Amino acid sequence: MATVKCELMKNFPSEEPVRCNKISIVGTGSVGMACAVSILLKGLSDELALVDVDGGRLKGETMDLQHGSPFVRMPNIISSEDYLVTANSNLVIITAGARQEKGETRLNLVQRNLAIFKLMISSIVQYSPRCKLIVVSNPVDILTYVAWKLSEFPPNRIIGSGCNLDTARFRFLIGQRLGIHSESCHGWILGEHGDSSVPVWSGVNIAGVPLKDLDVDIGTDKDPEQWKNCRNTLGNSKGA
Ligand SMILES: NC(=O)C1=CN([C@@H]2O[C@H](COP(=O)(O)OP(=O)(O)OC[C@H]3O[C@@H](n4cnc5c(N)ncnc54)[C@H](O)[C@@H]3O)[C@@H](O)[C@H]2O)C=CC1
Ligand SMILES: CC(=O)C(=O)O
Repeated sequence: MATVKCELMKNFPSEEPVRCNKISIVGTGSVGMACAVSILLKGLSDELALVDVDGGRLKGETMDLQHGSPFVRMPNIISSEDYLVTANSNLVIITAGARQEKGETRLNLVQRNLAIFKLMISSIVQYSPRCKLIVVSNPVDILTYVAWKLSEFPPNRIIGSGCNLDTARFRFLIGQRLGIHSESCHGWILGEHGDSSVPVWSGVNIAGVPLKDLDVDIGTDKDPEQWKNCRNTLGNSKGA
């Protein structure tokens, strides 16, 4: 007897779906899942693969995403502790590894996360030799360099998240002070992500109006409004 599926599909040609933009995320902790949800909501890929060493967490997070599928445009969400699941990715986002304990610096994570990277990068490269890598794990700038060296990829295929988060926090804090949406507040934090990064006050502008023209001392100790406090290197209170 024909199955319900056969009956439903009998007028359609059977063909394997062609996946053309697969994204994988290694590490399904707080950052990995934030990336996954953003990718799903923006419809950036047609297959999302997740990897983590913690099988219980991986299963739970995968099911949460799959059960949300009626609300997103992307059909295929798969996961495994085995890197085979990432095969033929166009992009692999690395958020796996230790994160800071309270009061710990990002640089303190380097030995623990270096050990993880040595195993992880070779598996990613084995299954997706043509992918691009985005590195988020800390210390992100050092680990981006490590990923580049271990993968032997050309440098334009290794992207570190760098000071993107520092810059986003900076723009938010400026916008909060002015009561203006951060989208209209422009400025950059440069250098290494974290404590030694540098705000570029000369470039800060609101919809094209440089704040330096309104307050020549902005960002310095002489500034009576102490705008330099918009530079926040401490992250948030979620354990970091
Ligand atoms: N560059 C940036 O702007 C930011 C970087 N980070 C960094 O991102 C990393 C992740 O942060 P969270 O998601 O908050 O941590 P988390 O502890 O919530 O998640 C880390 C995940 O990595 C997994 N993991 C550990 N070893 C693994 C391995 N060998 N293979 C696969 N998965 C493994 C863990 O099981 C866990 O699920 C940390 O290093 C953190 O410092 C976090 C926030 C911002
Ligand atoms: C954890 C980290 O790097 C941050 O929140 O800035």
